Amino acid sequence: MMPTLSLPAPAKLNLMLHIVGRRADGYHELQTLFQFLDYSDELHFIRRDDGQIRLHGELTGVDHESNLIVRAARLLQRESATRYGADIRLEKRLPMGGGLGGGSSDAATTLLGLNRLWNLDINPERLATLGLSLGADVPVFIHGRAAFAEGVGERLTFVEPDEPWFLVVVPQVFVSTAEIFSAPELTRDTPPIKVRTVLERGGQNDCQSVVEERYSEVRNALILLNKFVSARLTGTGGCVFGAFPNEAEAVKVAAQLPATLPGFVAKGSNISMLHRKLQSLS
Ligand SMILES: C[C@](O)(CO)[C@H](O)COP(=O)(O)OP(=O)(O)OC[C@H]1O[C@@H](n2ccc(N)nc2=O)[C@H](O)[C@@H]1O
Ligand SMILES: Nc1ncnc2c1ncn2[C@@H]1O[C@H](COP(=O)(O)OP(=O)(O)OP(=O)(O)O)[C@@H](O)[C@H]1O
Repeated sequence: MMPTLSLPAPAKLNLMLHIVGRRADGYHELQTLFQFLDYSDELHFIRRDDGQIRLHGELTGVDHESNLIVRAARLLQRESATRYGADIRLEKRLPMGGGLGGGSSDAATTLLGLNRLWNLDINPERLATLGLSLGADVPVFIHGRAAFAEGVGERLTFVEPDEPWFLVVVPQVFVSTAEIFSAPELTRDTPPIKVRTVLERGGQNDCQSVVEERYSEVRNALILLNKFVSARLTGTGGCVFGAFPNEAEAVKVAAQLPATLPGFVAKGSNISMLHRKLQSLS
């Protein structure tokens, strides 16, 4: 029997997101507060001896070779020169292009999962550096701890904000991250602030006004959720969230949303589900 491993790939929220500048290569310098949700995709790995990478459970609109899971697996093969491969099955639960970081999280789970299944013993710092080439949010998922991130998301300060319950609403629209970052009207000069100030006073999402203006589905979701709780955009959207002191209150509001606006309730967590599972295995 070949060794197997099943691991979650959790969602993240950007509790705030400030754009403080733009680099020469066009990428934006951010300050953002990441927290994980206890809500995830699930990845199942079976080791192969022939070096092949096979992903089962394809995503509509993403071909096999551009799937971040396959790209992460190949990156790790090149890095390690391992002779192993893997069959990987993806159970997709996170909405794509929603600002929940699902693609980056799948990539991080693949790097950590195969590192273990292939007995590579590559350290998390190296995996985070490798992962950054796949997506800006991969490093925080590799470390698995809530963090204040700077640069393009690679400079992390681990923090422990409150862990409320969240209602996440999923407008039925695809928001392109590249489109929002190239919008002329986007604010790009928010003064940098200290992590302590963020934890004491919070912050806003600089992308929100741009996304609201361009996507009426997101604007309407914010208006609706704001009737119950202070609502905000995560990442470049289109998902919108509000925080509640307990599960029951989040569920009560969820029940009042129209059927055209799906959503889910999940607890915020400063240690990702993935890392809790990995700890329980070792
Ligand atoms: C906004 C966040 O969701 C915050 O968590 C992430 O930083 C976005 O990360 P991501 O989805 O992995 O984004 P990528 O796929 O790397 O970038 C998509 C496009 O958005 C723009 N982009 C992205 C991140 C960034 N810091 N500055 C940018 O200008 C670039 O034009 C890039 O080509
Ligand atoms: N395994 C994967 N899961 C989701 N998307 C993937 C995957 N592999 C490649 N992609 C591509 O990445 C794009 C972004 O997906 P993702 O779900 O990470 O967006 P997001 O939640 O908006 O991310 P972010 O918060 O980082 O902007 C998808 O539209 C898809 O084309």
